[in-house]
Amino acid sequence: MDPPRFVIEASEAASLAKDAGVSLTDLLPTLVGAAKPLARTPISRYNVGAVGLGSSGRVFFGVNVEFPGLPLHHSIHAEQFLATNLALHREPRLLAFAVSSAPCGHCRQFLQEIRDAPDIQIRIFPVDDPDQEADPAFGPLSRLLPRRFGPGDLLDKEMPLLLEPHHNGLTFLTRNPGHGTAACNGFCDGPEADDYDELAAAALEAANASHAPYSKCPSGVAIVDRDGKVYKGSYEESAAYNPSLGPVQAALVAYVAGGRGGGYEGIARAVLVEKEGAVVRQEHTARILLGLVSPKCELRVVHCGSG
Ligand SMILES: O=c1ccn([C@H]2C[C@H](O)[C@@H](CO)O2)c(=O)[nH]1
Ligand SMILES: [Zn+2]
Repeated sequence: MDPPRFVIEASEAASLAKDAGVSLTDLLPTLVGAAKPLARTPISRYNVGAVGLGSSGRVFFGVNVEFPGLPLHHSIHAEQFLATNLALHREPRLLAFAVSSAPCGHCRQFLQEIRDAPDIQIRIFPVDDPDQEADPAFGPLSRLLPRRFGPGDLLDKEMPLLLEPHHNGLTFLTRNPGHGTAACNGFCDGPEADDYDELAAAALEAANASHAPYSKCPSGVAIVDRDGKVYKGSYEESAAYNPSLGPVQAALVAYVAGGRGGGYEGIARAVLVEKEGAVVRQEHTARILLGLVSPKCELRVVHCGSG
């Protein structure tokens, strides 16, 4: 069976729109029904599908993902998945999205991390749910969150926002250069060392792309599946703190969006990269989350410095 698809290339999206006789934006609601079944909702069985258009003309899917055994606030909302999917594919702008349920307050807030968030066009388009009313047309996010609190309240205007390039300048601490591997901060070697080196390099890349302007504690996770495919996730902060998305969740978005559609037991190993002595640390939460979703996955934590 083909793996589920979470990105539609620009040329294919254009031809789908042409065939349907609609604009690219009006194509989005027609795809919500395809996104919704891809959600992973073992707790609620309430699937949410979001389908967004990026400035490159590509179309992205987002779904909600829940983790049994963990408190609800670890869940990934469909809109967060969508924004993370864009970030993963280096899509600089989210122009519009259609979504199967009204975006909750937490998602309206999370989306504020995107440049010109108030102008993102949204259409609530419930499918298979006669109790919910569809919006007749797209309307701006500012209609759903009029008096916003956002990055502008805390940051200079020049600071990069969520989908913009980040270069956090993190490097490994080489306490013992010339011996062992970066993944162990130079303190381990052995047959697996090279595997972890590659994974640590991917996690460092993710940490360098992390959006963490509020705590200045960027982090990244790289996971590898049993086929050797690597998935990267960058920590994404919200100006309102609580809607932030952790680096393990971001890596799981990459795994769900880019994998074969299998369970998390397919994850073999993981590396978390974060700053040494960071005031916001991911390690404990990452161990709990990964330990629960994929008990056999080994997680290593590598500390780095900046500058
Ligand atoms: O804006 C929203 C609101 C809810 N959900 C998800 C979270 C949870 O998995 C389920 C029930 O709240 O729906 C979203 O994905 N987006
Ligand atoms: Zn939400």
